Amino acid sequence: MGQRNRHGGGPSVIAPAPAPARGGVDGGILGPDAPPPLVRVRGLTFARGSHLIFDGVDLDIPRGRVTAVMGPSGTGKTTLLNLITGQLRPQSGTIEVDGEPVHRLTRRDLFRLRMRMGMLFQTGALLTDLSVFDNVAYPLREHTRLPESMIRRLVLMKLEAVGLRGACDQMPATLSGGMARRVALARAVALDPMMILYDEPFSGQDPISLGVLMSLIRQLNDASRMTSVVVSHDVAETLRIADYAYLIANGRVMEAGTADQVRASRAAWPRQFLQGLPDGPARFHVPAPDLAHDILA
Ligand SMILES: Nc1ncnc2c1ncn2[C@@H]1O[C@H](COP(=O)(O)OP(=O)(O)OP(=O)(O)O)[C@@H](O)[C@H]1O
Repeated sequence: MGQRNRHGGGPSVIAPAPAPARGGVDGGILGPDAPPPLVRVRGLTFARGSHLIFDGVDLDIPRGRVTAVMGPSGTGKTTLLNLITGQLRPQSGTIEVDGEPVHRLTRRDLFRLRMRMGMLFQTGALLTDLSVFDNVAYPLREHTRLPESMIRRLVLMKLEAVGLRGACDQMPATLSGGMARRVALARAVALDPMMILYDEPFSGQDPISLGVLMSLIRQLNDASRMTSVVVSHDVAETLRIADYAYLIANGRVMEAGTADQVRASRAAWPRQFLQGLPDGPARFHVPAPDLAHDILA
């Protein structure tokens, strides 16, 4: 696909085709003896109008592990999460979650599957009229018929896990940004999901809050044997807690493998992205005629 600009009319800073990614095709980043992945994406193509966002992407999310999905802004990371949860449907290709073809499920089956996925978005999106306790209790009250005494125990356990049992009576407006995100995390795991999808969980956090969130994501994943997908720009932090990582750009997987393999990648585009270099395969200068030609014209 080379130099084509996939962002329909945007600046042509798209990289030339790099070396093929290590994973993402026919079995993806997992070895042949590994258990089937929880999420298996094959040949995913998705466009918005003339803007091709995914161009035949293959990708596996291993069970019980933390997988990072990283890439430049606007590359389609949030779109990928929306495709995995069935909020968007691909133009072609398949997306299976726990063996179920998300893109072909009925509304009812999709709803049932989504109940097994927790989501944490950048904003946290707490319900401002409800206390911390009631925010975490909300999915339990909406989606289960558990007695209130059981709900109370579960909520307090989830809040304890994120260190905020002592804040259960506070209202969201009284919380710091980091605390609000931890409450949202407790709410996201209230129904003990098989998988949790994090969209930019660290954005706007101070270093302490970021460190707390990082270790919570790892701890919750390991303690509950969940599967976690972390979409983030925070490369170093995210790679530190991830078992596996994908770098996506230009409609496809640029690099994939264990976090260590991705970190050690020698390919030009991953190196530029991971090291935050201003120039490289993704060019700083939008292609233009020679400067002297323009100035003297
Ligand atoms: N509802 C929409 N309608 C049209 N285009 C959209 C819509 N939502 C997203 N896009 C476009 O799709 C592309 C991918 O968006 P997406 O939000 O998935 O990227 P991202 O990698 O998550 O970006 P960021 O890192 O900035 O959050 C972007 O070019 C965006 O402008």
